[in-house]
Amino acid sequence: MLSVENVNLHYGAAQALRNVSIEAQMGKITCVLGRNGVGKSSLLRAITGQHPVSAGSIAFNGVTLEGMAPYRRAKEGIGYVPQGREIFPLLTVKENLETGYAPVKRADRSVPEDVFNLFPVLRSMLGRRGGDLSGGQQQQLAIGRALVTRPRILVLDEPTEGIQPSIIKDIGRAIRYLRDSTGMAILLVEQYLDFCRELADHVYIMDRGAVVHEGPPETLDTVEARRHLTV
Ligand SMILES: Nc1ncnc2c1ncn2[C@@H]1O[C@H](COP(=O)(O)OP(=O)(O)OP(=O)(O)O)[C@@H](O)[C@H]1O
Repeated sequence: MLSVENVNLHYGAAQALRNVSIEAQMGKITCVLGRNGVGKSSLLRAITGQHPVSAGSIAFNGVTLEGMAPYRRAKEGIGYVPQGREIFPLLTVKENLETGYAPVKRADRSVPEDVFNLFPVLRSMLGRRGGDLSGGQQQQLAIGRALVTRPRILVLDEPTEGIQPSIIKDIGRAIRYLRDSTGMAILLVEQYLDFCRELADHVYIMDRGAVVHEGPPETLDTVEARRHLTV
């Protein structure tokens, strides 16, 4: 399991995370909900090593992550699907997928069949440039690229942002399949309440850099939870 304990994160003098503690269990979907700017992406940057923490600890299956370079965390099994996808527009779909080979052993350097089973459009577009894909297809490519790294936890930053409903459904189905078939942990940050409610096994709500609510998805209907989610 991933365990984040009492983490603080600063950008210069501005504090983006305040004493944040969350857990993401293996074989479960954990969702962190919150409005724009509450610190969701900062939390994922702390977990993946994109930004250093100023206090607290982060461990994955007993291995301490804080202070470890991002590529080493990828080797430890942290797969990251960043906000905005960050695919390479001038590389082909195949080449984008192959950028995920870096942290894996030579023998494992292939695209898992699951990627094409979950997102068949990627197979049919292997020779196309990433930049020619629609936003939804790029999101599928970004998830596929993370799966190429053979993650034991998949960390996704707002995978539904700007995506059409039919592809949101495909992505939800893929996330559920990955949880059930591989037993990996899934950590998802989102603003889209219904998506989380349908998928999550456990939910956290963040507000102004702190966790303000925690519980099973059924608890999202409480007045307390709604107060932190409505704009
Ligand atoms: N590189 C940065 N330098 C300075 N401040 C930043 C930086 N990145 C984020 N922040 C600030 O930190 C706070 C948390 O931002 P963060 O991106 O983590 O929020 P978020 O919940 O992911 O929001 P969004 O949904 O818009 O991505 C915000 O006030 C933001 O302005």
